[in-house]
Amino acid sequence: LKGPLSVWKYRALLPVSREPISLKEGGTPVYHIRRIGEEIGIKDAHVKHEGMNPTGSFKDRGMTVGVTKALELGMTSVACASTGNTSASLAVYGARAGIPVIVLLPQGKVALGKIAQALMHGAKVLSIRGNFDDALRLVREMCIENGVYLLNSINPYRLEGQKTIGFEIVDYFGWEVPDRIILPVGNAGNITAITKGLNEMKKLGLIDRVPMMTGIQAEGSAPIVKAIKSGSENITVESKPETVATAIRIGDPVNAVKALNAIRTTGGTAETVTDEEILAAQRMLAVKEGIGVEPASAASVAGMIKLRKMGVIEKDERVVCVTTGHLLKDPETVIKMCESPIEVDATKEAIRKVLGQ
Ligand SMILES: Cc1ncc(COP(=O)(O)O)c(/C=C/C(=O)C(=O)O)c1O
Repeated sequence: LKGPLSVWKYRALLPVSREPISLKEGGTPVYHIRRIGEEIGIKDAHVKHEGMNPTGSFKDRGMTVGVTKALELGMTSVACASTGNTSASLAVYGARAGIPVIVLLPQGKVALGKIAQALMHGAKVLSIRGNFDDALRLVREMCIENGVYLLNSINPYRLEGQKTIGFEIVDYFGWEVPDRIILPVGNAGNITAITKGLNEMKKLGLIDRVPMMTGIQAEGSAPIVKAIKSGSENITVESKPETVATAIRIGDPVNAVKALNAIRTTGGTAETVTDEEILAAQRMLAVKEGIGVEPASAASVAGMIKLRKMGVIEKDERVVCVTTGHLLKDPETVIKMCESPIEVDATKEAIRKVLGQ
């Protein structure tokens, strides 16, 4: 075997025939979050940490397949709109493939680490005077007019790569598949993709049921949750989505209909959490479990805590929270939220004084 297996371990279930553009993405760890579980009364709570991918988010799974497909189709350049992680991942996989990358970001609303990745890996980075939804509308028109391959999650090959999260969860838990999978929802590609992967595992007879798919959104940016709660077939677009979790600050999710279907057909649900609850969960994961995630990712754990309190999640449920991005993606939010380092003189006395020794 050429090194650790990646998403391409599942090659037989991926619609690509040429040699993959791969950075050994996938194969992310599942961590039992014992302390948090005890605190909220769920003994079988786990985190699948997608921040451990090559660019620090689950997007790498979609991009390894999407960029490989671009080459297979003879495309010569790729583009996306992004709240940050998609652009970071596309920049990396485009560089790996040796083709030019164009990314459109909503001005002033993208975490520092993600911009650093897109810039350093050589993408043409445009800062749009508007929000993500404006950027997505523009990049879709641009790709059609200029023959550039669009790699937002409207592109089905992105979802094909990301469905491997479902495959890995089945590989890890086997027949005793989790009762519930909780994840943050923005453009709603990931919840759609994971559900597809789990349905394929069921069709192959590897599991006899699909976990309840549970989507979490920020209170200020929750079109999917509102549609689930009102029972409607479609979402109402939010024109001014706002949340500290900038990765999921999306008012017009392109995969809305598929996501509503994924939640309803699996007996799942959708719930909102406040920015405060998101930041508290981010801190709790870091301090109590040693797991560092960016704010949007922590929404899944904040959602688990809230749904447990509401009695929606039973105490003996096996729950997996997908944490979608690494802490380092958004250092500014962390610095803002944490106390500053304590300044001391360079003497042992000064340090002893501060440490109260
Ligand atoms: C850390 C993190 N957590 C969750 C989501 C939501 O996933 P989807 O519901 O599949 O969109 C995103 C999405 C980011 C982008 O949409 C983008 O990068 O353009 C993310 O970066």
